[in-house]
Amino acid sequence: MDGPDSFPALSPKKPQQPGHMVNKITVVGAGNVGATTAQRIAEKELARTVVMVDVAEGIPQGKGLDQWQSAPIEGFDSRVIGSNGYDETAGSDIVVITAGIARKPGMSRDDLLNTNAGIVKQVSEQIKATSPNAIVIVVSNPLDVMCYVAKEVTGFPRERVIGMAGVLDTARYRGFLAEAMDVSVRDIQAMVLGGHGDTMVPLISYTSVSGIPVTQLLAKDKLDAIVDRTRNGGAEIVKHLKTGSAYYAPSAGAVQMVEAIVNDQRRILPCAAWLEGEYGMSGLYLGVPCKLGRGGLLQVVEVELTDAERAALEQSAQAVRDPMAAIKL
Ligand SMILES: NC(=O)c1ccc[n+]([C@@H]2O[C@H](COP(=O)([O-])OP(=O)(O)OC[C@H]3O[C@@H](n4cnc5c(N)ncnc54)[C@H](O)[C@@H]3O)[C@@H](O)[C@H]2O)c1
Ligand SMILES: O=C(O)C[C@H](O)C(=O)O
Repeated sequence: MDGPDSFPALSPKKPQQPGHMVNKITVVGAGNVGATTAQRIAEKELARTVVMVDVAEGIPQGKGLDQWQSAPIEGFDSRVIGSNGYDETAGSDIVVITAGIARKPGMSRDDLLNTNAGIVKQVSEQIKATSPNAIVIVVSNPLDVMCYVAKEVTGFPRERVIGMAGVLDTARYRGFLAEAMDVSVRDIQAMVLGGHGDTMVPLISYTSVSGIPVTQLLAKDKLDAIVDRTRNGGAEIVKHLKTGSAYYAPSAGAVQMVEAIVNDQRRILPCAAWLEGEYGMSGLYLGVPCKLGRGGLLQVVEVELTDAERAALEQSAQAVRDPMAAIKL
C-alpha cells in the first residue's frame, strides 16, 4: 500500500552495540581532540556518563549539551556533560587527557613542552584527588614526556598511565600502504614503535598484507617514502590546517584504547608505556606493543628487532630522554 501508513515505525538508527560500559569516563580538554573523543565514546556507549572538562568557560557545557542532543538521533544512551571543574568527574573509571596547546606550522611537538607540562601537571593533580583509581590515557604533546608528567604527578602505577600515539602513527602508516597497493586498510597489519616524533620507528619487518610480507608487494623506494611520510604525518596535517593539528584520527586512536580496556579485549596495540627493562630500557615512556584490557596495561610485549630497528628505537628513546630531562615538576 502506498502513502505514509506504509512507512515502517521509526527506530533507533543503530542497534545496541554488544559490549560493556563503565560508569564514568572523563575527557579533559574539550577542544578538537577532546570533544571528538567524547563524542566517539558516547556513540560507542562505552560509559554511562561521559564528562568533558575544560578551563574555557561554557565550552565543555555547550559541547556536552550539543553532543547529548545527538543521542536521540544516533541512538545512544551515554549521557554527555561538560564542566569547568572536577566535582562531576569524581570516581571516573578512565580519564583521557587532551588538555594543552597544539603546534602550528614550523613548530615541533617539543616546542609545546613547558606550556603543556604545566597544564598536564595541574590536570593530573586534579585526577589524583578526584579519581584515584582511574586509568589515565594521555594524548597531550609532546606525548611521551606528558605521560611521564602524568605518571609522576598522579603516582599511579604504569598499568594505569598509558599514552596514545602509536595507534595513530600506525593508522597513518597502514592508510598510506593501503593506498599505495590499492588494498583494504583492514588487510594491513603493522606496528609503529618509538617516541611520537620524527624518530618514530615503523617496523617494516612486521608489516604484512593478509600475512604476506609487505616487501614482496611494494618496491623499496615506495616503502621508504611511506615510512618517511608516516614520520611526518602529524606535520603534514598541521601544514594543511595552519591553526591546530589532527583530531579525527587521534580521537579514533584514543577511543580504540578506551574500548580495548572497557571491553577487556586484550588487544595488542602500540602505546606509550613506562619501560621497566623491556627492550633493554628503563625509566622512560616509549611506544611499544602493549596488551590492553581491564586494568589498563596488562603486558608490554617484547618482539625481536633487526639491528637497524633496535638502533632506531634507541635513537628514538634518546629523543624522548632529552626533553624529559629538561622539565622540572
Ligand atoms: N598523541 C597524539 O597523537 C596527539 C594527536 C593530536 C593532538 N595531540 C595533542 O593533544 C593536545 C590537544 O589538541 P587539540 O587539537 O584538542 O587542541 P585544542 O586547542 O583544540 O584543545 C585543547 C583544549 O585544552 C584546553 N585546556 C588548556 N588548559 C587546560 C587545563 N588546564 N585544563 C583543562 N583544559 C585545558 C583548552 O581550553 C582547549 O579547549 C595538543 O597538545 C596536541 O598536540 C596529540
Ligand atoms: O602533529 C601534531 O602536533 C599532533 C599529533 O601529534 C599528530 O601526530 O597529529
